[in-house]
Amino acid sequence: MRDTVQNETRSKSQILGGEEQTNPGLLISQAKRVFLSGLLYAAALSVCLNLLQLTMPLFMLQVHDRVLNSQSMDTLVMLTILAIGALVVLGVLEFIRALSFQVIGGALVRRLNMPVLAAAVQASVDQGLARATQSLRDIAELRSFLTSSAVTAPLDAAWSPIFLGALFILHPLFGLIGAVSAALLLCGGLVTDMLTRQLTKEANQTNIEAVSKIGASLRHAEAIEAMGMLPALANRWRTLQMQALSAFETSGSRSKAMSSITRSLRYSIQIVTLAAGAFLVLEQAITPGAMMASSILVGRLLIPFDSIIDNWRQWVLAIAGWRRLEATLKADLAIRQTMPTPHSSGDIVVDKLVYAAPGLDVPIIKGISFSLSPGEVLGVVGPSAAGKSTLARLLVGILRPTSGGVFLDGNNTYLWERSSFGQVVGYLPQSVSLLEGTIRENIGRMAESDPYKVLEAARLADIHDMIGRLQLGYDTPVGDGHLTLSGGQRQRIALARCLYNRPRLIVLDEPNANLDAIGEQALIRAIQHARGDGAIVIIIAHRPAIMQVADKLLVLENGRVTQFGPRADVIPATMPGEARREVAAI
Ligand SMILES: Nc1ncnc2c1ncn2[C@@H]1O[C@H](COP(=O)(O)OP(=O)(O)OP(=O)(O)O)[C@@H](O)[C@H]1O
Repeated sequence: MRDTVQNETRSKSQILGGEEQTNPGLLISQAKRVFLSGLLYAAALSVCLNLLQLTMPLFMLQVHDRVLNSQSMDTLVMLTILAIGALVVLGVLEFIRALSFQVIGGALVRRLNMPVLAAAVQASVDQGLARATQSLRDIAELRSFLTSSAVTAPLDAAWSPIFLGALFILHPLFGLIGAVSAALLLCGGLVTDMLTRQLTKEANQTNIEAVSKIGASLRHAEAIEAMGMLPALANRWRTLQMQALSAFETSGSRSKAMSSITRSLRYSIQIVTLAAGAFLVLEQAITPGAMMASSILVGRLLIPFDSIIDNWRQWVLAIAGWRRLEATLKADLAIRQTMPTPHSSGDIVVDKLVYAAPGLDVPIIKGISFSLSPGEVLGVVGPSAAGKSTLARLLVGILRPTSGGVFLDGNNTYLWERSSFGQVVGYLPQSVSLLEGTIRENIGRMAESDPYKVLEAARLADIHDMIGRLQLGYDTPVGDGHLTLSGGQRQRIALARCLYNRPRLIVLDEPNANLDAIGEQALIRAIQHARGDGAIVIIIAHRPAIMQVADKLLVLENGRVTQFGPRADVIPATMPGEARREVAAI
């Protein structure tokens, strides 16, 4: 049953493993459960940790008030052993708490890595690279947040009443000093936040924009160098940087001023506590031990309030990052089948295919239907912006059809589980992109490849000899950072990658754009071989020479098929516009 994509049940990508790992809803709720159970566990540990923090003040109190008065060495030894024991337990529990979040962070990242990567690839196809890289950054930041002290800070802050209570027990004046001090530090944090938040946000945003704009431009370094665009580029960079820098400087100086004030305030609080303690001792309201203990207790009470705003900001950023990840996972995952589709050769049927880019009302592809049988070669021609590359992307299931669909041997190419689809399909995109790796890895599609199949694909693309002449042969590194190969050589390696494992459906988008006459002849031989092998080959090309190998031609104009049929019939037919000139040249 060939139904439209909208009517298909949402399903999941198999590369991600079992059901619980592939259903985004399930995955997200599992991740939340893992985090919340970790938080509960840490909260339980925090009770013990904060109670154990009372060791020092209690020890002080006992040594001053009991040991010094009684002069009992036994009591001193006992107290010392007990205090050291409690502090060792404290250290162990702190380590366990920190480790538990590290384990949770690792587990979450391991579980989310593949689904997020798959979703990021999908997001990159639909919405550009920025969204995809943001998702990968978010997952790295989530992990670093989970291993930071900010994650447990609210748990410690929640137990600060323990210290406040202890201060009140020692003397109500200490309790009052503690409460007022905590409130003052909290106000200081809020004021700092008010003075710097907007500026820091703007500065960060401007900085991210500047880096991504200039970073994207740097990919075209050759054009920049050749056409002397560096000064203009530097000017843009400077302007963007200046905006970010001035905002950073203002917010930086404000927060430094506030942190100096807060530091002085903290020291003053310690002095006030000691002074109040001394006063109470003179008044014989408390013992000297209580004075020492109160000073330690006030210091401990204020620790969470000191960095409360910083920690709160980190929580806000982590929650925002998590929400973005959730949106990416929900939007982009779970749209493929999980069951690998067994390979079998059959017709390709394009059925009332319509595609409108996200956010656009006017479709780029406007109801295309045609079919091809194994062993047929189709040439797609048409003027620029007719929708040829968009059609190619729809054929190989990169883009989601708005309605209608593409079916290979009855299976929807968009919903097809990707790993098994990759074994049936070869695609050469218009802009050739080799991945970071060696020639062997690229031809073998970056997996553990069969060396015989790599050789076979290289021979079919007629590049085996060329590779043999390279110093490192098949181990030559390629990718965006390497300029070892010419445009034509790169295109032919990409062709070999496309032909790897003898795919049943081959889609070539401008495969001869960078080829010389010899390269073009090799390409024609490769296409003929694939046809002889029973593959369906679809070629999109402006240069007409390659079309001599086509059995059928399809003329695309403004997203519609204006001609489709055997090459011999289509060429002499009357065709309007630019397409006539292109086909007439064949
Ligand atoms: N994601 C998108 N969002 C908006 N418009 C798009 C998108 N993708 C393609 N288009 C538009 O669709 C039209 C067809 O583009 P396409 O790349 O398919 O044309 P083409 O026939 O391959 O052109 P050429 O022969 O110049 O490569 C163009 O006007 C293009 O701007």
